[in-house]
Parts: sequence; C-alpha cells; structure tokens
Amino acid sequence: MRLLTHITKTLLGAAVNTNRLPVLSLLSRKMSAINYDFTVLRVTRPRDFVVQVELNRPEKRNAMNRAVWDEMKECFDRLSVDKDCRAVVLSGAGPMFTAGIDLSLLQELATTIADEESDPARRAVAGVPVIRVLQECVSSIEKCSKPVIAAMHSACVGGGVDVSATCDIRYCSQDAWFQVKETDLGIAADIGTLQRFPLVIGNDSLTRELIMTGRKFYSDEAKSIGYVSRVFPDRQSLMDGSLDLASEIASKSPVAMQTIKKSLNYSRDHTVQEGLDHIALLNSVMIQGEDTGKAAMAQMSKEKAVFSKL
Ligand SMILES: CC/C=C\C=C\CC(=O)SCCNC(=O)CCNC(=O)[C@H](O)C(C)(C)COP(=O)(O)OP(=O)(O)OC[C@H]1O[C@@H](n2cnc3c(N)ncnc32)[C@H](O)[C@@H]1OP(=O)(O)O
Repeated sequence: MRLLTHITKTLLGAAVNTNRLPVLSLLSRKMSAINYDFTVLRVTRPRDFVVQVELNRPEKRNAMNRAVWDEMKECFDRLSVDKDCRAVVLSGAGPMFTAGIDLSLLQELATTIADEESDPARRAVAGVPVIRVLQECVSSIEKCSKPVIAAMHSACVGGGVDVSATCDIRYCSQDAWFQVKETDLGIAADIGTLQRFPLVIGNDSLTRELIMTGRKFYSDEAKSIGYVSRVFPDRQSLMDGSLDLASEIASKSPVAMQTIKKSLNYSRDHTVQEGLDHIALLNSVMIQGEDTGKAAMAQMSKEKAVFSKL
C-alpha cells in the first residue's frame, strides 16, 4: 500500500490535488459544485446535459504527461456522478487529437522502475503498479457511467488508441490517422489497446497486423474496419456531429442510458447467459422507475419526454 501511494504521488504527481474532493463529499454535494477546473483538460458544457472534455496541450500535440493522466481519471470519476452530465465528447485542442504518451514521462517511468531496486525480481514487482496506475486512468472512461464519444481529428497515436478504444463511440474527421506506435518504441502496448482494440474491430488477423507492424491507418480504413462509426469531412463538422450525437443520447432516459452502458460492458466480458442474467436483474429494478412510464406516455402522445436528473 505504501508503495502504491508513493507511486501515485511521485509518478502521477499532485497536479490536481488542489481541487480534489473526498469521494463521499463529492457524492453528497449539489453537482453544480463539482469542480472541473483542470490545468491540461478543458471542460465545457456546450449543450444541455452534454460535457465536452478537451485534451489541452496543443503546443505539445496533446502529448499525455502526468497531469493529463491524473486529470483524466479525476475528470471521468467526477463526470460519472455528475447529474448534469448525460453524455461526454472527448476531443483534442489544436492541430491533432493526441501524440500519445509524453515521451519524457515514458522515459521517466522506465527509469523509475529500473532505479527502484537492484534486484530484477523486486524491480519487476515495483513496475506492476506503475503500469496499473496508467491503466486505471484509461479505464476511468469505461467505468464512467455516462456514454463517452471520442471525436478525433488528425493524429491519434499510441496512448491515443488506448484511450479512444475505451470510449463508447468513435467519430473522426477525414484527415484522421491512427497508429499503435508502442511497437516502434520497443514495447507492447500495455494500457488497453491489446485488450480492447480486437474487441472493437472484431478481426484478429487485422488486429495483429496493425499492432505488430505499427502501421498507420487512415480514416477510411478506420471506418471500413469498424474502429470509427462515422467520418466527417473536416474538424468543424466532426465536432458538430459529435455534439449532435451527444445531445441525442442526452435526450433519452438517463436510467436507460446508464443501464445500457453497464450491460454492454458486462456482456462484452461475460457469456451470453451471464449477460442475460445481469440485465434481467438490473432491469427488474430499473423498469420500476418513473422513466419507463414517462417515455411510454411520450411515445403515445407524440411529445418529447423530459426526464429528471439521475
Ligand atoms: C506505461 C506506458 C503507458 C503508455 C504508453 C503509451 C505509448 C505511446 O503513447 S507510444 C506513442 C508516443 N508518441 C510518439 O512517439 C509520437 C511522437 N511525436 C510525433 O511523431 C510528432 O510530434 C507528431 C505527433 C507526428 C506531430 O508532428 P508535428 O505536428 O510536426 O509536431 P512536432 O513539431 O513534431 O511536435 C510539436 C511539439 O510537440 C512535442 N511532442 C510531440 N509529440 C510528443 C510526445 N509524444 N511527447 C512529448 N512531446 C511531444 C514536440 O517535441 C514539439 O515540442 P517542441 O517543444 O515544440 O519542440
């Protein structure tokens, strides 16, 4: 435990600890009190119930340094319990979505692990939680109860693929390209790409080809293999389309939406029967809520249902 605390503090830093809220107080506060005042993420509310999270280190091509990782986890943990958020759009400020992990952080992590102990076995044991901390940052997107749409323009490199593969829906602009760059840096991707990318594209041979070669693939191929579901002509139409999609999702019952995300993720990782058992249990509770009646009434009267905050 001491080691983990040490690693979290020293490797991921205390960049956002000034606005960190204890988890319980976060849950009990009015959600307008949730603080999204970060240093390398820009968080805005462009539409009703829609939150846009922008990676915001444009001068460094949104390379993910320790502050980005740390703030990403904080941000998605907070969005998960934010009653004023029903859908999230994740994008990059400046010339591209992201250039992946900040190479100086990568070097720092490798050196820290190597310096930790003199014995290789002890160094290896010390290395595991370092990688786990970064895995948790990426997984915070999957664990966030709200659907997350990745809106990607230009480059999506290395860690960007780990992050986007974790999102619920991926859109990109025509100029987008993707690269599992870790391969060229002499490492196996270790924070999600190897686990999630094959599930997203459903093609084992192509997964291995793209990851084992580190070959760039462009928007049209990304669409044809199912990595993204839509390609837009330019960045502006990408952002408009992504926000429109987020608005549509946000207009639906938040009870239904959070249950859908939970069930899809659970079912992806379990057998069909386990997935069916899981949703039967969830819906035996959720179907008792007010949203089902409201939605049915709205369908019949051809009016728009307005759902209360969840
Ligand atoms: C435990 C391990 C966990 C996670 C591991 C993740 C692995 C990865 O993410 S691997 C991928 C790492 N990324 C890269 O190798 C990309 C390196 N960058 C580039 O190839 C290019 O910069 C580019 C993305 C193609 C963009 O090119 P361009 O538009 O021409 O910009 P530049 O002039 O090259 O860069 C501008 C500015 O940004 C800095 N920068 C770019 N990428 C990174 C990066 N990954 N890390 C740190 N800094 C980066 C670059 O140094 C320039 O900075 P200046 O101060 O202006 O020199």
